[in-house]
Amino acid sequence: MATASDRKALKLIVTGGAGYVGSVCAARLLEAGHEVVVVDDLSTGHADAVPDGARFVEGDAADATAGLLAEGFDGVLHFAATSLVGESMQDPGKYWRGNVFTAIRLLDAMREHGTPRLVFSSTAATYGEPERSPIPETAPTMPTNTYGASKLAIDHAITSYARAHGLAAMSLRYFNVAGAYGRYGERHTVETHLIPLVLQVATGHREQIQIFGDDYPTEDGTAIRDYIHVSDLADAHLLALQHAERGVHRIYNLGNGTGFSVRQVIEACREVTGHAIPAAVAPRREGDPAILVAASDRAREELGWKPERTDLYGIVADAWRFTQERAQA
Ligand SMILES: NC(=O)c1ccc[n+]([C@@H]2O[C@H](COP(=O)([O-])OP(=O)(O)OC[C@H]3O[C@@H](n4cnc5c(N)ncnc54)[C@H](O)[C@@H]3O)[C@@H](O)[C@H]2O)c1
Ligand SMILES: O=c1ccn([C@@H]2O[C@H](COP(=O)(O)OP(=O)(O)O[C@H]3O[C@H](CO)[C@H](O)[C@H](O)[C@H]3O)[C@@H](O)[C@H]2O)c(=O)[nH]1
Repeated sequence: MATASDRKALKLIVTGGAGYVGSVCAARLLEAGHEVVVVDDLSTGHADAVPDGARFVEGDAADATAGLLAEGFDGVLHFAATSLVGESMQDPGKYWRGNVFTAIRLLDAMREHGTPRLVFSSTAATYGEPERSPIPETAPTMPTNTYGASKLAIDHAITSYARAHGLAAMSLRYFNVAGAYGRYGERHTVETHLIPLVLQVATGHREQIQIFGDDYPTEDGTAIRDYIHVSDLADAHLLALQHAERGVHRIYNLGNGTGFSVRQVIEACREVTGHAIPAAVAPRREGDPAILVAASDRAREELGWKPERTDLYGIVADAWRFTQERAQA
């Protein structure tokens, strides 16, 4: 894990730092001694999730950041995005404008002000239905939804900006982010992710969890995903900042390399919460691949990254602690 002592403090902008992953990463950056300005329009984030010690600017990830960059920053970590797969198919313009156009305007502003580093939140959804598992970074990128396509387009744009303008860039392709870190965790108003939805059953906010398909070619028939602890993900961002090189864009998959089925996740939630968690089988969700597991060897070898909190029960236990604390807040 990167420590404050092995590198100099950087002055950084964190777009989307009032959201789930961005708030955890911003908190970890501050703990590591960096200076952090969070830029967030609060479209899905929460002002009280901005970590103590960060300066908060409410505004658009491109416009507000462009206004700040003249102050001189060492880098931008760009988490801000809309990321609902279903919505991206119904309203693609929101994703091409909101994700891609915003990112291009951000890249232009960084170029204009000579901001040297970028770390970008990419996604496993850039790969689409994988040909083999686990998925390496060299796998074909054939996204099956507009959300994934918008992130892939940004990855391509970053590659060309890095090459042409000397940007030191890293794209981190997250698999299924889960868990919580201190007072920072997942609280989307429109929640689609499995673990927080299952925990809503345990808190009594939802009657049952639907299992989207039990006829997949997996051992128990339910889909398999690679759940990565948000704190391990934050470690990778710290390392990515350290390893970014001028004129180079590197891409890393971030997952544990171990898959768990929907039924295994529900079982872990039962064990952790002590709640029976009724579950009902429902039709498959459109566009859901059977198995998505990351090959993260590149991040391990080149960044020296090693996920520490790989146990599913531990990941669920952290999410559950956060959920209970929020319920009392
Ligand atoms: N959570 C996951 O499992 C996962 C997986 C793969 C990739 N990602 C990516 O990671 C990033 C963070 O995801 P998250 O789960 O924390 O989402 P989130 O919705 O909790 O956080 C996104 C934040 O960005 C802000 N935002 C959105 N558009 C903005 C804009 N144009 N200007 C300023 N702020 C804006 C929102 O208000 C929110 O605070 C996203 O880019 C997402 O696509 C997440
Ligand atoms: O109520 C639910 C919710 C989800 N699931 C299933 O649980 C698994 C995980 O679903 P999530 O919605 O939690 O996560 P996804 O794998 O669909 O999506 C995640 O991984 C994607 C990569 O393909 C993108 O990165 C995306 O941003 C990220 O949220 C899937 O098989 C899904 O069908 C259910 O059975 N019931």
